[in-house]
Amino acid sequence: MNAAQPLFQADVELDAPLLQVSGLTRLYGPDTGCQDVSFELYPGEVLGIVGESGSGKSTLLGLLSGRCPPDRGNVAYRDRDGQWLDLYSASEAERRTLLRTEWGFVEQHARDGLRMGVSAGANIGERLMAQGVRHYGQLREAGLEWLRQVEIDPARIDDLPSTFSGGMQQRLQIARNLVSGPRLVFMDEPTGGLDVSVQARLLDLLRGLVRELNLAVVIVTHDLAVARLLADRLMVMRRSRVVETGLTDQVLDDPQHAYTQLLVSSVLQP
Ligand SMILES: Nc1ncnc2c1ncn2[C@@H]1O[C@H](COP(=O)(O)OP(=O)(O)OP(=O)(O)O)[C@@H](O)[C@H]1O
Repeated sequence: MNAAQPLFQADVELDAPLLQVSGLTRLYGPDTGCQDVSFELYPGEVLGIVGESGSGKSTLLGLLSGRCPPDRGNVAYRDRDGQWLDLYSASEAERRTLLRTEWGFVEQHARDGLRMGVSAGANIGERLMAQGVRHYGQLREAGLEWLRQVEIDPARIDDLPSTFSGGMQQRLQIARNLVSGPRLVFMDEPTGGLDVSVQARLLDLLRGLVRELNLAVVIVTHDLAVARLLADRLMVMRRSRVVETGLTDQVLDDPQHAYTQLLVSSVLQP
């Protein structure tokens, strides 16, 4: 960033991408994994990755979030200060710091994203502590506030997540991720495995938070209804490749690729 520019410039640069991905590839076998994926993600934008089981969605999410290195390709992230960081040239420590400050990751199974042996309040406070907040009152207050935000009774703050229902655990995982004010959140089937009514409530909550906090999100889902509700833009994957991208309504209402047409029509059929 130019030294003459004001410090807040980066965060109001809404027309500059947050993430630039080019030629991202990791193959486990022919057409198995993910290959040649390129796109840009803008602040506040929700990108849905859809496709059948085994098409490479989770592999791509793992590559984007720095969890597993690519065979080739790049992921560049523009941080809060407006500096571009090349994810795979960065050190392991820098990637870890990103993941607990400016990024979040919501796992499909809440127990993979929570610390089950500590209280709900401690789960929420952990990322704040990692950012240097030490004041007990502040941590407690943030815990109570975020339990309210995700519609969990604040009186449960000292309870272990294992005493929560599946839907509550997922909401706690969301609170744990969002408390530190991330700019970019990765989500892997966040409503998968929950009852339909619980899913609907969680989706409503997620949609509200994403808008309110202007979060950029990359969400993997095989559920086109979830994609329709949350995503601004869709990327359709098949056998490790992206076969179609576009605005969500365009892709779902007027799919161009034969595979997307099949995917959409299979949902519409009774
Ligand atoms: N660590 C690994 N070693 C070998 N093969 C792998 C590995 N991870 C993924 N694969 C293979 O890569 C392909 C893509 O897997 P991936 O989990 O990315 O698909 P997906 O679209 O997320 O599927 P699902 O919706 O079932 O989670 C699959 O054939 C899978 O078996």
